[in-house]
Amino acid sequence: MEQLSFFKEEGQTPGLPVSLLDYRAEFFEAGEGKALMERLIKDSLWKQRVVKMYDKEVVTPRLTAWYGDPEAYNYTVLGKSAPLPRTADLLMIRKKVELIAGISFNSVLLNYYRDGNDSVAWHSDNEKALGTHPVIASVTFGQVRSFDIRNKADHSLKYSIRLEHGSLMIMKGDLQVNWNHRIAKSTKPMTERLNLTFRVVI
Ligand SMILES: O=C(O)CCC(=O)C(=O)O
Ligand SMILES: [Fe+2]
Repeated sequence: MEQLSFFKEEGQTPGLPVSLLDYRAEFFEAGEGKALMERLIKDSLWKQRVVKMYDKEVVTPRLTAWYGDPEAYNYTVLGKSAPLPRTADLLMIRKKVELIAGISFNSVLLNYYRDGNDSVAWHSDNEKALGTHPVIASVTFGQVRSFDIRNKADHSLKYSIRLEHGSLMIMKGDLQVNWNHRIAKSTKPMTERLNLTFRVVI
């Protein structure tokens, strides 16, 4: 069972480690972000994946879509499915993100959280195909949700960051090595949220 968020609901945890996360509010202007969110939700080929957990088949509590260059095929976490060709919106967002991140991304995973019941459980993006210390750029549109991070070895070391509409967060350093992250379910009424994580699949 996934827990509800045990962090403070409002504000960022003070002292977020800058070596792990680079957060920029209002990376996209609110109106442009809203238009992009609406188009991307309408245009993307959404799938609800089934994963095996403790021998049981579980449907992921969110919708996903996978876009990128054909060589990103190697991304096993998505069942080695070939990424779809990116749309003009995805290419435009990628270009803007790459100027800040300073690297080129060959793929993007879209997560669509329909309401507060949708979530992603504790995990790290540490698949072989992402390399050892991946830089992953995360763009958020829509409902503000808490992004929790927790040290793998010491669960009392934890932070929470509110990912706001139009924000950019770059995950880097040893975030995927020594930390897990999640978007917890919420009991508060929540509207839809779209998250894009730009990745380099090698
Ligand atoms: O929705 C988010 O902000 C995070 C998504 C995530 O962690 C992932 O797709 O690996
Ligand atoms: Fe992740």
